[in-house]
Amino acid sequence: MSAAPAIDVTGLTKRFGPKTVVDGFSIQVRRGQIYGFLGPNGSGKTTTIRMLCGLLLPDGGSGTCLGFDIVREAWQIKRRVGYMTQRFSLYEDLSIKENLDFVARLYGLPDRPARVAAALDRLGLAHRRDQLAGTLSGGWKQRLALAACILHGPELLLLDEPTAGVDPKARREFWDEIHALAADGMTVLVSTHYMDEAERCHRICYLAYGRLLADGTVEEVVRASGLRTWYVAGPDARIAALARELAGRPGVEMVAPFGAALHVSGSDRARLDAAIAAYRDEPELRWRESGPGLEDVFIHLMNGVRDQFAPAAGKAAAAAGPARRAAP
Ligand SMILES: Nc1ncnc2c1ncn2[C@@H]1O[C@H](COP(=O)(O)OP(=O)(O)OP(=O)(O)O)[C@@H](O)[C@H]1O
Repeated sequence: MSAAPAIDVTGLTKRFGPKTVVDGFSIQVRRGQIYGFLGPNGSGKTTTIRMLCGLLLPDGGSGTCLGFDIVREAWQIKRRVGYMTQRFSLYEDLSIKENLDFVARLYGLPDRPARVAAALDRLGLAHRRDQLAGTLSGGWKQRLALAACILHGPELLLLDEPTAGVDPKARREFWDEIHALAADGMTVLVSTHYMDEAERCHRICYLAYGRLLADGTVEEVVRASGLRTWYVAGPDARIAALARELAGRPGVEMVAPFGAALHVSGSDRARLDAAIAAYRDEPELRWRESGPGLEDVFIHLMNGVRDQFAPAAGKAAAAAGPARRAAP
């Protein structure tokens, strides 16, 4: 495996009309790494991923993907990339095997039957090979789409929200497969709105309004946020009232209900502690301090930036309200 990074880009910028949808994006991705792209809808994840691999020309910035220049050698990159788009794009009235055979023909692959058989085996699709794609459940469709992506032996996989709407067991199996591919040296860029999937990435980045707000391992991103979180549990009615009482108090930046518990977060520890002090001895409440969850961190990051895409100033404030859950 080469020691050179799979992706090394600086200052990538993309404008659509007057809108700068990706603004000075820089990143390095090692080979064999699973890199998660997170951020609210429309934050520029897909646009960034497409520029990284030569599918879209940047308006500014430079860099390499798989050792090729993303502007001048985009065609070299495209041949080495497998791209799984958000929508299932295979033929529903063809069987699994026919779909894969069709894709193998599109790529002009020489040893088609062997390649199709290998992909069927690898993704556990062999026993369903004759089933029409249109009759597959969401999880199996995603498996088929993944099989189609790896048929030509790409070095880099781009997965754009690959498991949206797929049940947890199928998602877990899909991710096991992604890890197996990465262990074989495949580099994977994956966009997702699921926190559990973010935690399965080697590294993640968080984009909002086209800007990179955080980048690192999950642990690094959580630590860098500087956020403190108290978890408080108690009777439902008391917790609901407490959420209202705490929201907006000085030092409390976010209050988020999770079942019969609240996450109460702030970045100034002393002010946060002062805000909750009066409630700490309430007998029916159980308090515990811990690191924030990734979702808390992402909402915190969002609250700190201005929505430059909003038509009027009001939208930024709307993104910053307390007691908000993450964006998926
Ligand atoms: N071809 C295009 N022409 C004009 N605007 C575009 C084009 N492609 C994307 N955009 C705009 O760029 C912004 C970023 O879109 P992008 O799809 O990259 O975001 P995203 O983070 O992937 O969103 P989602 O999570 O909803 O998939 C959006 O405002 C989108 O409307």
